[in-house]
Amino acid sequence: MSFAALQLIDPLLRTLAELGYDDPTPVQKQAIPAVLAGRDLMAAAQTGTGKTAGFALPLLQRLTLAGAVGPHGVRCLVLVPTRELAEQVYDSFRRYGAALPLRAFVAYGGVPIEPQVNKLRKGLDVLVATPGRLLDLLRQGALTFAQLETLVLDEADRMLDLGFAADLDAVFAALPAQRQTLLFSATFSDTIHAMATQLLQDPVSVQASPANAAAKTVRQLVYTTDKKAKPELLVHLARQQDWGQALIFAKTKKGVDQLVALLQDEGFSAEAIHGDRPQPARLQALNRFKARQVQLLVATDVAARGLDIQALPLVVNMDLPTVAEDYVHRIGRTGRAGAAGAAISLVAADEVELLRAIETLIKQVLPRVEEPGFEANHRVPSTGTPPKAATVVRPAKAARPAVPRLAVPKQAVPKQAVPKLAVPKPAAPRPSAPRPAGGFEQAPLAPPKPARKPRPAAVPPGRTVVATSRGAKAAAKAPAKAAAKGRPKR
Ligand SMILES: Nc1ncnc2c1ncn2[C@@H]1O[C@H](COP(=O)(O)OP(=O)(O)OP(=O)(O)O)[C@@H](O)[C@H]1O
Repeated sequence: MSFAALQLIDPLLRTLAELGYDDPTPVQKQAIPAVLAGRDLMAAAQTGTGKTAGFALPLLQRLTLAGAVGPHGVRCLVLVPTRELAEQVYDSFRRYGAALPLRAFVAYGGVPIEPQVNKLRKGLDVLVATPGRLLDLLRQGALTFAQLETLVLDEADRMLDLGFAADLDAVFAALPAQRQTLLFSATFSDTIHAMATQLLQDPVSVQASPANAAAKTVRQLVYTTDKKAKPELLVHLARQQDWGQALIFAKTKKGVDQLVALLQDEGFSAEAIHGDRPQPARLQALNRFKARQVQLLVATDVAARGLDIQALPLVVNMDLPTVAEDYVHRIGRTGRAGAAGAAISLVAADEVELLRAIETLIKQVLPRVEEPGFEANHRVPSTGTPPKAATVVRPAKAARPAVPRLAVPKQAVPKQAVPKLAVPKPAAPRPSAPRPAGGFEQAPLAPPKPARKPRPAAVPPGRTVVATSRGAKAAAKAPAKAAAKGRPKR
């Protein structure tokens, strides 16, 4: 089935052709007709399968074909849990709607509110927002929902996890009862099912792949080790397996900062994303990573949802997430749009229950392996019978190969950003559609800065270093350098 067969209008078809989208994905095939028909929708599909276009394309078409917006009005509201995802979803609307005369904008916290208030004066066809800032704008009288036609909740369960429930309720209370409501996610918790029952009217249910399933394109592997050995094991694997770019998740903001300090000290180009970093710095780190000017991006779960980093070959879980669903979203940053990806989790004995919860959710026992020299003294208890396909039969210690057991798909990283690693050529970027004058507003994205040499690590003064031996020594040197540089703490 083609996009034309889904009854999309010519400007959208032309843009899709320019973007190189030949055929709709399964979730798009099911969602687009339902959204065009004005139905409410609850859609579950694996990470990286094109859910954004599944709602953006038909909504752009509906907004173009009927209606107009008045001052302070918003016709379509898209709520997302994080600021980075807000930017990305807005960018998708801009790209898909490049040939359409619609007004769109994005609003989130951590940046001045005034420009957002100004943007809302003339009204918007599409507003992508995070719940907290949206509520601030609403309370200031910067916008009205009298003209609202459609509400989209992207990654709604994450918004509830982040404690936005009260904000969401306040937003829902301000919306017209007569509207279209769409709910999209790769995972659906019980709470979200309950919320859907209240919010959706006679919804179409789209299940393009099993809910809560990890993307099939991602090969997964667990390295069992001791907690204190994790930082050193990570550095060892990055070198030995010659990682290209990797997105590394750690549980806490402090853990993220410590790991970045260690990696930078070890000569890697690494940056951090977490909730305590100023928003412009967060966006800049992400944009530099997307532009392949940074090799390793270390993040809390703020980066787990929705982020689309082209051809990212590897996700690493330094710590397992406490919410099992987040594992599915984290590893879904790789293996997107049919590409191959790999996910490595470093697991210590005290994480066995988290591992069990993840394996129960994804209905899969993850293959395990131990790296010579990093074997766990505190054994990680078994969580079940490993599946047949798992290549975890360990050869005798002396005979163990030094090569990785999980092939990480190769990907390009610019030479100057990664002094110590092999550097293949950068892949060609995906074409983007032209943006005619009078079309969508430009996103307030900071332009990516040129690559620079890895700088000395910045570490909060007085921090505890978890690393051992070489890593610990390196990290222990960091506070003095950080103080000298005067970089913000987090
Ligand atoms: N029909 C298509 N043909 C080719 N590429 C597509 C198509 N639809 C979407 N894509 C691309 O696939 C990638 C993943 O899309 P998207 O970010 O919407 O996935 P998602 O399902 O929302 O993922 P997540 O659950 O992680 O949020 C994007 O890079 C997008 O440009």
